Amino acid sequence: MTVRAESLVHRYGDSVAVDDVTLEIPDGEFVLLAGANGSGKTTLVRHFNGLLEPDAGEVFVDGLSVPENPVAARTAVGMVFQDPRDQFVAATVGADVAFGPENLGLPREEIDKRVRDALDAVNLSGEADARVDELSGGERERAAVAGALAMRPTHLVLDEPFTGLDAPAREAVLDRLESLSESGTSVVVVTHDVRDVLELADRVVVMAGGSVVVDGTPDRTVGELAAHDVRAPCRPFPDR
Ligand SMILES: Nc1ncnc2c1ncn2[C@@H]1O[C@H](COP(=O)(O)OP(=O)(O)OP(=O)(O)O)[C@@H](O)[C@H]1O
Repeated sequence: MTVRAESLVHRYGDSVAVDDVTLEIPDGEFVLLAGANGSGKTTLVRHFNGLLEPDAGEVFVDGLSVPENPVAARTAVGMVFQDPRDQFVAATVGADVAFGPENLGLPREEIDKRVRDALDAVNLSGEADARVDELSGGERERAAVAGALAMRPTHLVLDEPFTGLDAPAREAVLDRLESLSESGTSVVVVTHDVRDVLELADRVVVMAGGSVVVDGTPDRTVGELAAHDVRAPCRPFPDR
């Protein structure tokens, strides 16, 4: 199954933020969605779980039209936003991560297991009782990732997930994303800096002015990234 945008257009007033984008992301693919500030990345991914409605074109998740099936889309597509403070709904990390699975009506045992696994995955296992408003920026980001993981989505979208993460935290999140994609979850990481993650990706999609201007494997696209204001590795990219 896939996430698919077909001739998608999104306008804010008179300005076009997503301009006729057609894109398909199969299960298990690890995609970097890159591009300069304002190129339309966030607007595009907000269509994947029905947070925005298309002005033209269509978006499908696992074959279902997103605007017609917003609840199914929100369950299938996990999102971690740029500023996770907006995303917390409970006072403590553990309660916040449990919130989504609780709303799915899962048994307590299953909820507790999901919370434990999700916190482990982002190196926050000791922080279940920590207050979300007392977390550092990096801990907040990881708690938000844990909240998305606990929903076991089939597609996961993370908007600039590495901002404020130190190297061990970034490694922990990256390892988890890699293993998720290997086990069939599609992972879309929105970023304008692909330096640390390029080699992990299956595919790099670059947006400029609302359009997709580059789409290919990391080794084929690395030479084109700088021209689109994407921070790319300066060392030669190894053969794959
Ligand atoms: N809520 C909004 N109202 C009006 N214009 C908006 C809104 N959100 C985004 N835009 C505009 O739409 C365009 C695309 O923005 P978007 O946030 O999708 O780009 P982005 O590539 O994610 O940028 P960044 O890397 O800065 O997050 C920009 O010109 C932006 O100013």
